[in-house]
Amino acid sequence: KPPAPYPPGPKPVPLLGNVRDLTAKELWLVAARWAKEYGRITYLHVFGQGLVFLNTPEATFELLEKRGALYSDKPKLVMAGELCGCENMVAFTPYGDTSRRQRKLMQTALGPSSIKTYHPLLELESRPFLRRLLAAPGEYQEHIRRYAGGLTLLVVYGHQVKSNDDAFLKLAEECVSLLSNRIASGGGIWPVDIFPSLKHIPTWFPGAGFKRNAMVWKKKMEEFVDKPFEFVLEEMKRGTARASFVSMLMDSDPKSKDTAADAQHDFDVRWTANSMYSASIDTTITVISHFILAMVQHPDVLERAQAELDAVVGPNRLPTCDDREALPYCNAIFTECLRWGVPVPLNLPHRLMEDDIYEGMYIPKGSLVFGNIWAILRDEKLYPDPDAFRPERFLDAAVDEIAERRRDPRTYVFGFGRRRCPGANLVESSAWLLMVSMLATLDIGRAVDEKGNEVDPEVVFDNSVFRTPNRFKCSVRPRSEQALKVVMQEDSA
Ligand code: HEM
Repeated sequence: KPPAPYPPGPKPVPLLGNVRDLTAKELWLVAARWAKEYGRITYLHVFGQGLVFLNTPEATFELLEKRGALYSDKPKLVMAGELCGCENMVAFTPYGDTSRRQRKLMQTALGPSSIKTYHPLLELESRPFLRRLLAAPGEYQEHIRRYAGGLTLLVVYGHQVKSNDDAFLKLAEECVSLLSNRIASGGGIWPVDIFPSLKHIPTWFPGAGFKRNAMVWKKKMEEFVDKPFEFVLEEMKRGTARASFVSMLMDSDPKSKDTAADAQHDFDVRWTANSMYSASIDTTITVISHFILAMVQHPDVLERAQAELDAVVGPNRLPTCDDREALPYCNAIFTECLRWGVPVPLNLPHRLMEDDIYEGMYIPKGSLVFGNIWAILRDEKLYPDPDAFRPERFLDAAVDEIAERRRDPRTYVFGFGRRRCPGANLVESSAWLLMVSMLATLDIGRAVDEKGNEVDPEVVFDNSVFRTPNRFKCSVRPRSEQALKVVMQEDSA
């Protein structure tokens, strides 16, 4: 008998639980309806597995942050983790020594002071991105993918991508696609995760296709983890390695390579580096796609931002990270893109490590706990007219620091507590810079059909974890002759 009532939620059926209440796509829309009906917390179960949705800032702070020691574990996914070999990726590691070591390494590389050292690299990548976008605007998602991938390879491994045929870029793209579209599609839950004994069936057995696939995918994922890492070690031996996350951390103790501690360090750096790559691609594509969509739908916002950039930056150069303070309206657009876009609407699940009681309600050990970021960022009390894209809402200062933290979408969009996204500072510079570089030089608007009529973008979301709009039609042109000149300048390419 539970020690207190479970939190409220839709009524389960015997044995199956709430399996019929869940949807494979846009589950956040359903979860937002539950939030309206049941309040700050919703509880469901599927075959006895508890699922908890935290629907208010207070509930997420209390459980995922204040009680972080209990709420920072990750579900053990047999298919993605054990069979496909992803168990050491940061987002999958159980809470404990390994995850603490991994996060410490990332804090060193991605903390606010380190990010400043990457600014020149970011600035170097903006111009080639703009050129590729102008050459083929319809393929904007591929250009963002290439930008985010190239940037991460540079920052993490010191490897500069020179063409789309780059071997590391291709390997990384293949593996990130494998991870998001096959291994972790549908939230990464496979029948073998619900019935772990299925992992023992022989590979030749009918229905064991998942095991045969897993063997192939695991090999590919291992290649993805090892190859770029070995490349940096080789470059370091030759004395030609560029400064990067891996070279910096592998250089710190080059002597005693055979000790257990060094082997551990090597392992941690190898997997952490790879996790940073995997985690940065879909998220960046999502945020920048929302920005483009917002500009297509709101020409008045684009115009106002361009006027601000003209006054501060002028027509003869691209904006840099140093311009940020002087661009309040552009900054408000960026903040509103994070809020309106909600890139990861239900966060990534945390696993509760012990039974817990929250405001008189019982949450059983092992429950998967979702921060309902979507419901929070669409809450009309926090953000009046929440579906509208309105950067102005962030122009006035909030009444005090607590209110500021509560309304800043960054408090939610990067997740919570001890698993909060370690890439948040990098995104703050890289995605911001890409956005203002586009605003400064491009006119982004509705596409025109064969008859010369403007067409509205068709907005479809069909991913289960990220809220990435499917590719939509838009038009991207240089703002002026001078803007084109700035984009085509050779020196920084
Ligand atoms: C706009 C872009 C991004 C968004 C919205 C985003 C959002 C998130 C969210 C919601 C989580 C889950 C946090 C939780 O479980 O509470 C996460 C985890 C993570 N993110 Fe990001 N992220 C972005 C970009 C990046 C980048 C650029 C990197 C690396 C350079 C990165 C690295 C990671 C890693 C390694 C984790 C796993 C952390 C852990 O489980 O301990 N992310 N991110």
